[in-house]
Amino acid sequence: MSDPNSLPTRQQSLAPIKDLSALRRMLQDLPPGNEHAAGAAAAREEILTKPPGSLGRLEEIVAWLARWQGRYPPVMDDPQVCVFAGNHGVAETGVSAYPPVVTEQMVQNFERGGAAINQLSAELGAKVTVVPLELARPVNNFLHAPAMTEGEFLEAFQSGMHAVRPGASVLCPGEMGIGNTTAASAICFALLGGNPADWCGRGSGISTGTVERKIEVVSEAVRLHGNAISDGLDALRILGGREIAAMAGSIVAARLLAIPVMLDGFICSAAALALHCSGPGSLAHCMVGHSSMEPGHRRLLAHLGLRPLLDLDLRLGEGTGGVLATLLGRAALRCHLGMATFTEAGVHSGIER
Ligand SMILES: O=C(O)c1ccc[n+]([C@@H]2O[C@H](COP(=O)([O-])O)[C@@H](O)[C@H]2O)c1
Ligand SMILES: Cc1cc2nc[nH]c2cc1C
Repeated sequence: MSDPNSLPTRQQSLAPIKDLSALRRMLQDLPPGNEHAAGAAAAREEILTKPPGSLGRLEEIVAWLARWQGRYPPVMDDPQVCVFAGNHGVAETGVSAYPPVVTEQMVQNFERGGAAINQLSAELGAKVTVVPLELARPVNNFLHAPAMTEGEFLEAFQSGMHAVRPGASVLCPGEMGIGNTTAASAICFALLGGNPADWCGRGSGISTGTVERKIEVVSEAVRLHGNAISDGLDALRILGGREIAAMAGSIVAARLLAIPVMLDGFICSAAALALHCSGPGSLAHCMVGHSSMEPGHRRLLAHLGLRPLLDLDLRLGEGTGGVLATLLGRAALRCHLGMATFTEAGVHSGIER
C-alpha cells in the first residue's frame, strides 16, 4: 500500500506557468502511476468468486483507479465534475444550430441544477463545479486571427487547473460552448490531417447545408494557420476556446494531484488530443467514458488508442458521458471491495488454475 503522504502537493500543481515553453516542459515530466497499487487491485481480482477476468473492463477500471490515485484500495467517495464554459468568435459564421447567448443561459441552468449534468452528477453523488470563462468576450474568430493570445490561453488553461479540487477521487471534465464542435473539428484536422469532412458532424443539430459550411470553415482555418501550428498546444491556442483550454488544464492538474480522469465526448477528447500531441503519455491517467455521436470522435479515439466504455448515442457534452461511465466505476469498485473470496465463501476456485 502506498503512503498517501507521498502524493503530490497542492502547491506543486498551482505553481504559475510562465509561458508556453514552461508548459511544454511540464508535459514532458508528469508523474507516473503507482504500479504497486494497480498490482494489488489485480491480485485481489484473481481471488474473488468469479472466473479470472470475467468482470472484464470493470476490473480494468478498478486497477486504473488504484494506479492513478496511487493507493490501494482506491476510493470513489468524492468525485468531481467540472463544467467549463466559453464562447467562440467562429459562431458568427453560422456553424451552430443555436445562438451564443445559450452558453450563458446554460451556465445559469447548471448553477440552478436544471441541466442533464446536474441530474447525472446527483446520481453519482458528485459536486458540480461550474466555471464560466469570460462569456462576454468570445475568443477571436479563427478565420480572422488566432483564437487566443499566449496570455489568454495560459490564463484559461490555469483556470482549469485551479478548478480541480485536491482530494477528489475522480475528475469528470465537461464543457458548454456554442460553436465549440467547429473548434474541436479544426483542432483534430490540424493535428491529425485526413479530410476536413472526416472531422465535421452535426454538433448541436445542424442541417446538411450547415455541415457543408462547417467543413469550409475548418478547411480554411487550417489553410490560414497550419504553418503556425507545430504542436498540440499551438492548435489549442489558435483554434480552440477558453473552455477547451481549461479542460486541458484540468486534465494536467488532475495528474499532478493523483486524480484519475474520465473523459467525455468529442470536445473533451480534442482537448486531450492537444495534450497528447505535446506530451506523449500525458493522457495515461485518463479513461474515455463514451463514444459520442459526433463522427470525428471515434476516429480521434482510434488515433489515441483509447477505447470508450460506453456507446449510448450521446451528443450533449457537459461531462454527461464521463459521469455515466464513472457510475459504472462505482459499481466496479463495489464488486471489488464487497465480493467474497473463494476461501471466504468456500467456493472451489477451479480445476484449471
Ligand atoms: O460532447 C460531444 O461529443 C458533443 C457533441 C455535439 C455537441 N455537443 C455540445 O453542443 C455544443 C456545441 O455544438 P455546436 O453545434 O454549437 O458546435 C457544446 O455546448 C457541446 O457541449 C457536444
Ligand atoms: C440547450 C443546449 C444544452 C447544451 N449542453 C451542452 N451543450 C449544449 C447545447 C445546447 C444548445
